[in-house]
Amino acid sequence: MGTAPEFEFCVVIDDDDDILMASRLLLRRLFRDVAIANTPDEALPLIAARTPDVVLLDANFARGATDATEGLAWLDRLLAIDPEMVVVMITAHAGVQVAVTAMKRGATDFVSKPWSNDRLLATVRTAASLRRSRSATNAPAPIAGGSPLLGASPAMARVHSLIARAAPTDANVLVLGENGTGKELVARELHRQSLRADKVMLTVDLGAVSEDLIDSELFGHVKGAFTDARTDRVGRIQAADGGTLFLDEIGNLPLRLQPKLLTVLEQRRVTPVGANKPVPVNIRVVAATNLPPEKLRDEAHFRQDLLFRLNTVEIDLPPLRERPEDVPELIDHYLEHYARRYARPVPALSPAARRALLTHHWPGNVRALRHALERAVILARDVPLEPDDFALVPAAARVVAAAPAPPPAPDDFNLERVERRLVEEALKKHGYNISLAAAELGLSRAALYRRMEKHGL
Ligand SMILES: Nc1ncnc2c1ncn2[C@@H]1O[C@H](COP(=O)(O)OP(=O)(O)OP(=O)(O)O)[C@@H](O)[C@H]1O
Repeated sequence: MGTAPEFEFCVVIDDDDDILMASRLLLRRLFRDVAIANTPDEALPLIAARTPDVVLLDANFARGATDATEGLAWLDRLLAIDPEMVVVMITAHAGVQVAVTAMKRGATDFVSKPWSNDRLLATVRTAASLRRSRSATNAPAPIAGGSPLLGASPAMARVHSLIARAAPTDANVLVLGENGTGKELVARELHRQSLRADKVMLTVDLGAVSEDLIDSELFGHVKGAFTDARTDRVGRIQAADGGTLFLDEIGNLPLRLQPKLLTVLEQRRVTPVGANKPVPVNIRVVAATNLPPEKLRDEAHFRQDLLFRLNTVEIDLPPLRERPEDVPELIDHYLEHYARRYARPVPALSPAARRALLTHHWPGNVRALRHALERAVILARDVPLEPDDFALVPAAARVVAAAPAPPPAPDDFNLERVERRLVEEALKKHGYNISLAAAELGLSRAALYRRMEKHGL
């Protein structure tokens, strides 16, 4: 809202010029550049010249076609060019089949025409954030199932063992941990090792979908259920049928919707908004939250009967500062990864730099370590890398800064520094809960991550 675009580049491919114009106008709120093309053929040179954060791809091009054959074939081609590409399929008919087939074949998500602007923005924003996290983590030749969950500390050994035992069962799993500890990776690993691995895994980031959209996003709606419901919409629960549904930031599920999710889990049936007949669904739910346990166990915040349904198995990811044994492996992995990505030699670290990384407090956990390593690979001129190459805020400074915030220095109007301080204070105030800090700052989670990255927080 009025802020600079969060992402760089998006390509929209649709044969309908009105759709292209309207989506370009809208998506400029999220992307610095939005390229449009009438056909995938036209789009290929754009995509080859510059990696898009997201490609929106229509399912049908030939006149009168509705079976999505062409769109799906193009989806395959785009993913063959770049397996990391984030493709959101545009489906004209809210047929669940096309959407589900597209996702099984590697599309990240789908939007149904006609769309509401808010919904399109929410879907595309989530997809673009995924691209960022994917491109930052996966090896260039991606291994099936995504990037590996590293760490052999006793805490992580326990996590690996829990995953191995829980994955092949259909038990619902709740993953707990601070932001950036790897909750999404655990969810992916659970799906990969499950009997549903060849089925779809769908994510709903409840921290990214605006509250009034969550209902139809999750449960779907029928035409006419409310003013904007111009067509039927298949909810994520139904679309994930047969596979895994990952509910990220479950702590953000509004209290009023919690009984509804509970009913789905208990009865294995979902009733779209405005429908009078429930539809049977077969899903395995993995949920994640960064809420501290005491808040999660507070009935005023989260229904305990729902919690008991979600946490048949609970996996607690400890913060990185509590498992420094994992840091060396993460350093080696991500240094090598980024060196390859940016075509640089793998930089050596001085003993002091290694020590600094090992003893750092890492409030942003593995995500922050990964960003620090990426920055160092890009910016460093001399090797070995020294502590200064990582722009770490020493723990001592953080403790001082954690004291009541000093009033803004009247002579410091430097926007960058002011921004950094505000971001840091908001994070501290909310115990590094990204959703709450982002809400306080008036930013999306993705925009907050970008600022944390920029300021080395
Ligand atoms: N154990 C790990 N091994 C390798 N990479 C990791 C590990 N844990 C986290 N990462 C990387 O750190 C980043 C953050 O991980 P992820 O998104 O899974 O965290 P999260 O806990 O879901 O974060 P948030 O709560 O902010 O959504 C990802 O890029 C992920 O690949």
